[in-house]
This record gives sequence, structure tokens and C-alpha cells, in this order.
Amino acid sequence: MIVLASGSASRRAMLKAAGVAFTAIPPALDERALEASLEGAAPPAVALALAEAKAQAVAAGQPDALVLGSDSLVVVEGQRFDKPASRQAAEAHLSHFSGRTMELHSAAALVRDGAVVWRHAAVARLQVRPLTDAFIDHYLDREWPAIGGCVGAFRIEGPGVQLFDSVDGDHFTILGMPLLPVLGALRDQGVLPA
Ligand SMILES: Nc1nc2c(ncn2[C@H]2C[C@H](O)[C@@H](COP(=O)(O)OP(=O)(O)OP(=O)(O)O)O2)c(=O)[nH]1
Repeated sequence: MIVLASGSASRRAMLKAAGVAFTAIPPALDERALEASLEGAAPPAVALALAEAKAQAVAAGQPDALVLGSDSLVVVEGQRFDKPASRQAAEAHLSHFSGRTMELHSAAALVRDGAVVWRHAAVARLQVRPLTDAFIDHYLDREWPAIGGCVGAFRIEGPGVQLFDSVDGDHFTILGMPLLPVLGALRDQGVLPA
């Protein structure tokens, strides 16, 4: 049985749409504390460590399952941004992103019997166009609080796409999980038909 160690609606939706049968169990994990312990690590390493920690946290209670953890983080000119905690935070993030290149790192890891059996990190680069205060205000009138659960303060499958001049990278990586490599790993693990 596959367990998705996540409370993310986006990750659940991706797996469901892909026809993967799974159970979702949100991880009880202090992500901020783990991130703090990784201060100075490169973004892919941070995302991988969080993905593994989420999977391990849930796997402890699911001895016979294959557990999938995932994590996404945004970096703009070396500065990391978590999900916006308020509309004001989202406004500040978007003002900062304006005219800059955003890196969105998404990682995933599989844990079986307490051991990490697979891990993968991917990055997408999104060119944020110059954003006026008026645009940001109008955008948040529509997208807050929905984007409160989204790192980068946008939903690419929704009006968030209006933030960008160009996007370079896999759509699923941006949605929050490198789905294609995950599906390959599930086939290799024998839990999806090859
Ligand atoms: N619908 C949607 N969600 C996005 C997009 N970009 C990022 N996200 C979401 C996916 C994840 O739920 C969230 C990334 O935050 P985290 O990696 O901390 O995951 P989260 O705390 O949501 O769930 P989890 O830690 O897996 O229980 O941002 C997007 O373009 N569309």
C-alpha cells in the first residue's frame, strides 16, 4: 500500500489524477526546526531532507507501507521563501519577486521499512514579470487565502500564471512534486504496473 506523507491538496490531486491508489497521512514534523538545522545547505539538499523526514515521520507508524514524502521551496536570488503566513506576507513576497527569477525546488523520497529507498530533487525556473502594486492587490483579492498553502504565493494552474513572463521546468515540479520521476520509482518498486 502507498502512503502519501502529506497534507498537501496539490500533491493528493496529482497522485489521484495519475490513477495512483494511496492513503494520505499528514506528517507530524517541525519543518522549521529541521530547516534551521540545515542552515547553509543548498536548496535541493534542504528539500530532499524535508521530503525524507516527512516520509520517515509517517513511516514510523506504517511498518508495511511504501511511504512517499515531498517538499517544495522557493529561492529568489539566494533567499528562501516559505508559504506566506498572511495576506501582508504574500504581498511582500510578490513585491520582492517582481522582475526577478524564482527557483522552485521540489523533492520527493520513498521510505520502506524505515529506510530511504529512493530520492529525487528537481528545479523549475520562473521569470516573474514586473508586478505593480495595483496588480498584486487585485491578484490577492482573488487568490488570498487560497495561496496561503502555496510556496511562492501562487497557483500556476490558476491566476498565478499571470505572474510570469516565462517558465522553464516541469509543470508537476511547480505544482509541488516531481510526479514523473515518482511514478517511475513506484513502477520500480513494483507498486504500479510497469
Ligand atoms: N495548487 C498549487 N499548489 C502549489 C503550487 N506551487 C506550490 N504549491 C504548494 C504545494 C505544497 O502544498 C506547498 C509547498 O509547501 P510544503 O512543501 O511545505 O508542503 P505542505 O506543507 O503544503 O504539505 P506537506 O508538508 O507535504 O504536508 O505549495 C501551485 O502552483 N499550485
